[in-house]
Amino acid sequence: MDKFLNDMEKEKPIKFTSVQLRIAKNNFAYLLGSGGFGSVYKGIFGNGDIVAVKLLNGNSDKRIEDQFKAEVSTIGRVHHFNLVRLYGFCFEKDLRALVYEYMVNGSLDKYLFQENKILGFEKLHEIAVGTARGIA
Ligand SMILES: Nc1ncnc2c1ncn2[C@@H]1O[C@H](COP(=O)(O)OP(=O)(O)OP(=O)(O)O)[C@@H](O)[C@H]1O
Repeated sequence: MDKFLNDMEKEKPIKFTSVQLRIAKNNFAYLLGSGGFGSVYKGIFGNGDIVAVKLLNGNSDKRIEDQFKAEVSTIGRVHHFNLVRLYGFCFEKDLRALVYEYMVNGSLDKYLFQENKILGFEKLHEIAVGTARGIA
């Protein structure tokens, strides 16, 4: 794991300390949402940068470690307008976290799967093409 983290650090994502993240996230006060791997909090760094910090559940869980590696080694190295940026990570004993660009409008699935389907064909087409460009 140490070698992996050192290699990844050279690829640009920043290696944050738990202290830096606790300050940025105001001690995890603003919850944005939760997913299968943990809870996501809004944080603001001293320079004004706003981030979304995903705290990974189950520190010693192999599944979490695999998810962490997959995320850092893929979107941590890819910069594309249609892909959320992974600014960095924290991999300390008491805190495993991923630090993302903050998306002011939240998750796309909120719009895709809403009850009153207000997205028309044109917009859905635009989203499909944009997604394909992002993952191509
Ligand atoms: N970069 C971000 N900016 C703003 N809000 C975010 C960001 N990432 C996640 N969120 C919020 O946190 C919620 C949970 O995100 P998360 O990625 O953990 O869940 P998910 O999309 O269901 O993924 P998973 O497949 O890992 O369960 C999202 O629905 C969204 O509201």
